Amino acid sequence: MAPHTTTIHKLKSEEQVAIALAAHIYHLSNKFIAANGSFSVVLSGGTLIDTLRKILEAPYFGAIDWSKWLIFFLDERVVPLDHPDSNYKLAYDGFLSKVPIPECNIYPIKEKLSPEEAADEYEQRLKHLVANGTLKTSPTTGFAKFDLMLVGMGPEGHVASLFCWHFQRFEKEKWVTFITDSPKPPPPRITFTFPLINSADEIAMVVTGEDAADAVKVALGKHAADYYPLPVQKVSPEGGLTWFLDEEAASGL
Ligand SMILES: O=C1O[C@H](COP(=O)(O)O)[C@@H](O)[C@H](O)[C@H]1O
Repeated sequence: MAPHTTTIHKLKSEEQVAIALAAHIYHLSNKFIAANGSFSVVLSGGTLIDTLRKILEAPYFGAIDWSKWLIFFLDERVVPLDHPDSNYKLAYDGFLSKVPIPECNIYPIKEKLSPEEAADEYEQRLKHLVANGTLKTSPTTGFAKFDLMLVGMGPEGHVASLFCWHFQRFEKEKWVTFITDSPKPPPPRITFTFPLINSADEIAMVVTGEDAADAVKVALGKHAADYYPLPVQKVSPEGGLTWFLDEEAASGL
């Protein structure tokens, strides 16, 4: 497998990150829809959702073929979908309710399941979508191959719900796993695993704010290899990895 290409955009402000991210997503939406007839997008929760706001504006909003978008969730808190902690609710309120993506193209977790059941159910649904041709497969790994994952990062370097000192980050077989003791509340969550994340065509790492500066320095700084690997350091997609950093997040580089 050819190594991925990494691009780092260091931007002046969070506003500039939002503008650059919208242009990037628009470009990839056109590219993947032209190539495959659809655009599979995986959303993180957290601050990412607000940073998507520029894609809701001209020139992008009216120019995107939203009917071809498929939406998945990189990680999810095991709470009802209308709960304030739900990543689906965050994404719905801040983004999905404002764009004409058909409801049947949006894949939230199933409610009223245990974390383990919810992870298994989501994994089975992804496998079904691969089997019926809705999602591509990585010829290298056999895992689903999403077109674009939009990945945020916690200040201590976690991505999705894959945390330092938690074994889920080492999972090799499962596509989706669960955690019942997330150090960041709420404790019960499901999460994509690294083999699934890294089978993606494109990953955009969207990181803003000074809280993130230390972990960004570990991930991208010149002494990166000297540090114990943070979860974020395992992000390595088959295609392109593009970092969007504001001045504060990049201040340690
Ligand atoms: O708990 C979570 O945290 C991360 C990072 O969130 P942020 O607010 O620091 O941007 C997020 O990417 C993940 O989806 C979420 O469940």
